[in-house]
Amino acid sequence: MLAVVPPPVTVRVPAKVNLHLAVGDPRADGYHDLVTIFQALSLTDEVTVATADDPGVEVHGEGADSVPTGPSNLAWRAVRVLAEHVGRDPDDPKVRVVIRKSIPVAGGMAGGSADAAAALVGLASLWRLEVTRDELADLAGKIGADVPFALYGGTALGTDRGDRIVPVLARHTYHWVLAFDRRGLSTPEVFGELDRLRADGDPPRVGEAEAVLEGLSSGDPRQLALLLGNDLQAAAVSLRPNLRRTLRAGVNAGALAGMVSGSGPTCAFLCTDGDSAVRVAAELAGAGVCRTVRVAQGPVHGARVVGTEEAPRPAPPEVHA
Ligand SMILES: C[C@](O)(CO)[C@H](O)COP(=O)(O)OP(=O)(O)OC[C@H]1O[C@@H](n2ccc(N)nc2=O)[C@H](O)[C@@H]1O
Ligand SMILES: Nc1ncnc2c1ncn2[C@@H]1O[C@H](COP(=O)(O)OP(=O)(O)OP(=O)(O)O)[C@@H](O)[C@H]1O
Repeated sequence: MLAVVPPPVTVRVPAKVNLHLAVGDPRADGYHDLVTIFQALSLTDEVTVATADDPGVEVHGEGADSVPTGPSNLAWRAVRVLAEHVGRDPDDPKVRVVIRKSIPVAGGMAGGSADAAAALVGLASLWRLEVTRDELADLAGKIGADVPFALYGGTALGTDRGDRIVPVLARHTYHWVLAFDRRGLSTPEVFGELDRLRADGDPPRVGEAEAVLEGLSSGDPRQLALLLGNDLQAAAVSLRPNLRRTLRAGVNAGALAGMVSGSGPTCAFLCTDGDSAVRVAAELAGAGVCRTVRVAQGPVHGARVVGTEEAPRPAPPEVHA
């Protein structure tokens, strides 16, 4: 009898921005304790997993040339971790992974982590596994600190390495403009630069996460804008001084506030509403301070199967600088 090959599964997964990112001292394991508030944005990658005799990874779209297709690809690491967990051979998982990227590579928006989370959700469906999202989140934390959040999406508090996730209620939709830089930044280098800045002086630290949580519950973007903060911003700007100009240009264009997203170099600008975001995006693109400008909304849900039949969605609006 012929074995039935299950159809490929496609998962859509969001980028993140950190509304609040408080970084503690370096730990013995090379990580830093974090208190962070994530928000998932409507800038998404799509990852398709399929049963195949020629296993491997293909990458298309935004920054595809700089994404490894070998064992260091984070989606492939997810395949291996899940295969091992369910007793399949991680060296021969008989899976092909196709990644269509819109999230900037090494941009501080957790694009690689998103692809790993998508691969976990896609394979759980392809292999018809009885696993809960919390079980997947435990596996996700083994792949990288940002991977668990991409499973949940929404708005959430992250503690420990940023991988312990508690959802936060945020019903209001926020409108963002994202400015992609010409080159990426390495996350460990940015954490290292913060340690160096702190050894030399005392760069300002963000306040308490509670104020941001209250700001979120108000639903007023003007109030939230006053509370956004990122301890890694000083380090990212120190490594990439041109970001100062980008941040200034976004605020001059009418954004309520601008910040470096995570470890950078992408800058995220919070706007009053959707119309304002489109105006800010157009003006920022004209200022010539960055490579590409996009608008996005948040929060959106985490990694989700979009099925096998659905036609490809048009990419979110893009304005070339
Ligand atoms: C900056 C953030 O994007 C904020 O959400 C994350 O903290 C980064 O998470 P990530 O890229 O998934 O990080 P991982 O791939 O797990 O770790 C890469 C490197 O970043 C540094 N790292 C990451 C997370 C953390 N809490 N402390 C760290 O010091 C470490 O040098 C680590 O070796
Ligand atoms: N699927 C993937 N997509 C993008 N980068 C990947 C992927 N797999 C591995 N990488 C490698 O990981 C590095 C970091 O990529 P990523 O796009 O996740 O950075 P990031 O958004 O700054 O991450 P974070 O915000 O989680 O710190 C890249 O330079 C790339 O070499």
